[in-house]
Amino acid sequence: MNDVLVVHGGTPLHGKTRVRGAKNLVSKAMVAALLGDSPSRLFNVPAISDVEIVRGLMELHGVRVTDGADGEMVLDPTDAGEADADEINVHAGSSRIPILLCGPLLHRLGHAFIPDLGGCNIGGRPIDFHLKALREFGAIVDKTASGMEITAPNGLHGTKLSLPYPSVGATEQILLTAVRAEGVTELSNAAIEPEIIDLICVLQKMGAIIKVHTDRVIEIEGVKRLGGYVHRPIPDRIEAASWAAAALATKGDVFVEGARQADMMTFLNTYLSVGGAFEVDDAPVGGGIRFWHPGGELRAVALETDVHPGFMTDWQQPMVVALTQARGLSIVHETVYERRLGYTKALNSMGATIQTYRECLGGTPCRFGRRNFMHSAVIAGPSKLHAADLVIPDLRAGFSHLIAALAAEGTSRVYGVNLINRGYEDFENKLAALGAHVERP
Ligand SMILES: CC(=O)N[C@H]1[C@@H](OP(=O)(O)OP(=O)(O)OC[C@H]2O[C@@H](n3ccc(=O)[nH]c3=O)[C@H](O)[C@@H]2O)O[C@H](CO)[C@@H](O)[C@@H]1O
Ligand SMILES: C=C(OP(=O)(O)O)C(=O)O
Repeated sequence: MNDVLVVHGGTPLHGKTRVRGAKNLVSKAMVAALLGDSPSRLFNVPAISDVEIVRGLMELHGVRVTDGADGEMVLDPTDAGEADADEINVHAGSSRIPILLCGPLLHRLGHAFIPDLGGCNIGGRPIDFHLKALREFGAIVDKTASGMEITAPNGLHGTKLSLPYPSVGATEQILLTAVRAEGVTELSNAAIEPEIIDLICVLQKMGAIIKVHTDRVIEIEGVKRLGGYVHRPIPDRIEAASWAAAALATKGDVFVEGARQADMMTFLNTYLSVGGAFEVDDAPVGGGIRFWHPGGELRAVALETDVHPGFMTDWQQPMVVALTQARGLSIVHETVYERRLGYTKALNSMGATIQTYRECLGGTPCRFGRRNFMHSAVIAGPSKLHAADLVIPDLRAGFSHLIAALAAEGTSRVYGVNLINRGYEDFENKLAALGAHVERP
């Protein structure tokens, strides 16, 4: 299948779309199923390629995965066992999820083979916190030519841990390992993103004992066995924010069914400050959030990405496209990933005026200050965007390129669009249903 989308810009997005279970929860809940001794059931699973990759990994480990109607997925780990390293390596470089298999596989099989990781190229993305924590639980990590071999000859034991930074992945690693380790684990400086809290809900349904204390402290009491779970994941707040930004940048009006206010409060504050409008429909079925451009000029803002409850880094790229349409100078300080502003060059090629800086602009000094990372941006607007040929560098930048092409005058060609399937279900049909003129050449 070709990997190019032709986008005829200039038409506001109008209508209704929907988001399903969050990519960043569903993939982890699928891994958690491997900890149970009976089947688990997930609802509202999105048809995205990251889910397919995790499904492939689970199946290679003997988990039977079956689909029901409308996104239902059952994962039966009864016959889980060894997987062939060569087969696992087919998934090398495809996602970040394999690293989270360490705890479940160590508990189940006594060892784990983890292929090289993938995920978006938006910074170095080291896994030093994961490996340090695993070693403190008692695991032995050996790097091999094609990945990592991890064993735990003396079992896994609860421990006292503190993360240097509240990493989402490392917190999940520790949760998925501690729930069946012997004794108590106390984790300080944990990430507390809504997807983490939802993973804790999944694990609690399986029989885990996890206490979330104040000040980012999580305490886990290891248990001897876990069962399956039945779970309806939290909605994808990143996809919801992406559609919201698209509505604003194209001067449109989009109702995002499934979007939930509680997970998006920080985003909604910024949306209002910029001059966007939203309306929450709390109905348990068919509810969501309507996002629209109310007319008039958008206003420049200063924003800083941060861990929860801050402005999420994955919201940054779509929002910057909307900020190219705001009057004045907006400042964006990216504090989570050191290289997440490279995509702004493509926006400049379309007529935007965005300058990137090494300095920490607009707020708190972060880990990346004075380290030569272009991690702050000043966006001067409003800019009239024009069509261009664009190459997608990563998932969220990819969706941002699409938004920019939709907001621009003329016809753009966007290369590498299949990458967007990692996190946006059926995005071409969703765009078309909102009135966008997109086609495969
Ligand atoms: C699949 C998934 O859920 N991905 C999300 C997850 O990524 P992911 O779990 O990879 O992100 P982390 O929270 O771990 O990374 C945050 C920061 O910590 C650093 N770090 C992390 C681990 C480590 O061992 N050492 C280290 O230095 C990273 O380089 C980065 O600068 O959380 C991010 C932050 O909300 C989101 O952008 C991603 O969409
Ligand atoms: C950075 C992201 O994902 P991943 O961690 O899977 O690369 C993202 O979803 O924007």
